[in-house]
Amino acid sequence: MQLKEITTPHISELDVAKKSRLLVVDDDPNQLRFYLHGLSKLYYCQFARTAHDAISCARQFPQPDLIILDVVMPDLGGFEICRLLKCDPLTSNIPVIFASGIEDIDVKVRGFDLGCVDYITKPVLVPEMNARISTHLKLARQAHLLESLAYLDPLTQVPNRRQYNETIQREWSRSIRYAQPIAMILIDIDFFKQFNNFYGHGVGDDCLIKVAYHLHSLSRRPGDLFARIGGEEFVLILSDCDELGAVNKAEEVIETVSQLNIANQGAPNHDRVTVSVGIAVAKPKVSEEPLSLFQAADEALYNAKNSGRDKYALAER
Ligand SMILES: Nc1nc2c(ncn2[C@@H]2O[C@H](COP(=O)(O)OP(=O)(O)OP(=O)(O)O)[C@@H](O)[C@H]2O)c(=O)[nH]1
Repeated sequence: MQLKEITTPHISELDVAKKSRLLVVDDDPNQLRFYLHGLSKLYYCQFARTAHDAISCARQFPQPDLIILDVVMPDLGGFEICRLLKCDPLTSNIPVIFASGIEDIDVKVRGFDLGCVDYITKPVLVPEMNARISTHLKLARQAHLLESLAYLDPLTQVPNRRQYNETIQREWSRSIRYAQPIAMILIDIDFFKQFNNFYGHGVGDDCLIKVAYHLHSLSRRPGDLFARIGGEEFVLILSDCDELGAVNKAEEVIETVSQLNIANQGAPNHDRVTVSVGIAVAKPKVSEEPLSLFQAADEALYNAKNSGRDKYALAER
C-alpha cells in the first residue's frame, strides 16, 4: 500500500490552523486506517510507514505537535526512531506516545526511559486515545508557554538577559567555528531618570515598551538577538557582522528611536527621547570569552554618553 492512499479528508487552511498536527507512524495499513477514522476529525494527521519517512516528516515544517509511534517496525524499531528524535534538537520537544501490542512491563519502562510521554497498548480504543492525546497536547502547550515566559522580559515582552546569556555563548562559539566576525551593540536611553521624574514611572514603562518594540524589529537574521538586559539598557547581537554592518545598524537604532518622537521634557535640552549606542566587533578566538566583547561595547557606550549622547561610539580594537 502506498502512503498516498491514506490521506485525510479535505481540510481547509483554516482547519489546519485550528487543529493540532499528529504524525502517526505504523507499518500496518489496517492500523493506519483505524487511526485515520479515529483521529482525523479532531486532528490534522500525517502518516508514515517507515523510520525514514517518520523522521523526515517530524523534521519538516510545519512540524507535528505529537507523534504516535508503533514499537515493532520492519526497518528501525519504534524505540530507535524515538531515540533519534530525542537526540535531534529540532524534534526533541515533540511528545511521543508509543502504541503497541506488547504489554511487557520492561518494554513499557524502556519506552519511558527513551523519553516517550505515554504508552498505549493495542487494541486501542478511540475515546481513550483521544483523551490521552488531548492531555499530552495540553501539557506540551503549557510547557512551551512556561519556557517562553522564562526567556522573555515581562514588561516589554522582548528577550531577557537569560536569553541574551545563552545566545551570546552560542553565537560566540559559532563565530569561532566558522571564523566569522560578531558584533555587539549596547543601547541605553538618554536622560531616562529625568523622564521618569517628569512624567512618572508608568509613562516611563510605556516608553520602554515602545522603544523595545521598535528596536526588536531590527534584529532580522536568524543568529541575531535583541534583548533587554537592564532597566533602560538593551543589546543587539549581530552574527557574522563586520564593522560597517554594525555601524549601519547603530545608525538605524538611533534613527528608529528618534523617529518615535517621544517627548522628553525632563531632559536638559527638553527634546525627544534618544539613545546612546556602544559598538564592539570581534573575530572571536578560543582563548577569549564573550564578556570581552560586552566590556568593549560598554566602554564605547560610555564614550558615546560622554561625547553628548544621541550618538554611537565604536570600541577601539
Ligand atoms: N519606568 C521605568 N524606569 C526604569 C525601569 N528600569 C530602570 N528604570 C529607570 O531608568 C533610570 C536610569 O537612570 P540612569 O542610569 O541615571 O540613566 P539616565 O537618566 O538615562 O542617564 P544617562 O544614561 O546618562 O543618559 C532610573 O531612574 C531607573 O529608575 C523600568 O522598568 N521602568
